Amino acid sequence: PVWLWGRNAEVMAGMQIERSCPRLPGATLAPALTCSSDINDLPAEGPVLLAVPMQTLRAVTTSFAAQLAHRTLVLCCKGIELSTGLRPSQVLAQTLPDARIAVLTGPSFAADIARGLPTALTLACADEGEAKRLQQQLIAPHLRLYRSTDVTGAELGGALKNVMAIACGAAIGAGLGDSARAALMTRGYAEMSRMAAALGARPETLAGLSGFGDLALTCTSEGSRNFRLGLAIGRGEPFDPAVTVEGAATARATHALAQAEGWDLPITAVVAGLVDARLDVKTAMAQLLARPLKEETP
Ligand SMILES: NC(=O)C1=CN([C@@H]2O[C@H](COP(=O)(O)OP(=O)(O)OC[C@H]3O[C@@H](n4cnc5c(N)ncnc54)[C@H](OP(=O)(O)O)[C@@H]3O)[C@@H](O)[C@H]2O)C=CC1
Ligand SMILES: O=C(CO)COP(=O)(O)O
Repeated sequence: PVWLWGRNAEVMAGMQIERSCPRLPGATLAPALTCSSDINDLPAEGPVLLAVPMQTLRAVTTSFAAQLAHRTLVLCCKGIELSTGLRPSQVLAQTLPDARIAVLTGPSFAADIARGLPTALTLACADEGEAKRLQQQLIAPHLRLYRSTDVTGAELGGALKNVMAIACGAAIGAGLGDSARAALMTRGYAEMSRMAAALGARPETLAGLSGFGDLALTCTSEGSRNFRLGLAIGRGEPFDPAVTVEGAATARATHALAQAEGWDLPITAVVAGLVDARLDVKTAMAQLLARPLKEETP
């Protein structure tokens, strides 16, 4: 049995009766799923998956501290908190210090999973025993999970690929071509790897599903909201501000961190400029191409 909480009572009651979800048109909810807007319906046992946008994680986990403390929490959000520069697990360490924390991340559009399409993800938890238990509990016939103990690497891959997806979308939207996108993906991956290494992540984590895998998906598919924001920027078109686009705040947060730490993250810097409309795509590309020549290193 799976229990799904959402804040909108009307929407959750409708989902429970209709067995469908407004955010996943065409998907039929499994009989084992119960939808509710009352957090006190949460069963006392079992892991809780937290799937809210990154910038709301602190408020949500603070509001429900009584119900979530001491539990196993699986973070599904991909981003960095703008006000603090913290990763999701670091926010939880502050709001719910007694919780056991895991991270579920990697290349997966919710719509694909809902349709039962094959998907492989990373399940990261510092406690390997807990990771093994969660791996067994969360797999499904079409969902394969790989285990990792590198929470930092898994979180950073998922957060930083969104920034690169905005860059790639902007390049495609501005008509700069697939070669430019390939360059941005490759040098974006180098940038992600540099930052992750500086923060203690293992290089092989970035090379896995949570880093390279999700970068490949998000930089090449219009199913990605981050890529679509980039497309809109590149085309000079408006974009609905109500859509969750994690890479925008993460670009700002990462750029601020890079400036404070003296890290060289040129693509992140131009994406921060693009989302804040301080830069246009032509100037951003000119800035990247005019950088001093160097050896090709990560
Ligand atoms: N969608 C996807 O394919 C994937 C998403 N993710 C990650 O999951 C996270 C969530 O994304 P996604 O579900 O797509 O985002 P959506 O914007 O589609 O949905 C966000 C959900 O969070 C709820 N929510 C927002 N703010 C609050 C709040 N303050 N308190 C309680 N509930 C809140 C919304 O409620 P309401 O409906 O009432 O607004 C909504 O149900 C992101 O970090 C994203 O990167 C990761 C992999 C795939
Ligand atoms: O993280 C995702 C795919 O793995 C979802 O991407 P978007 O948030 O860009 O839609």
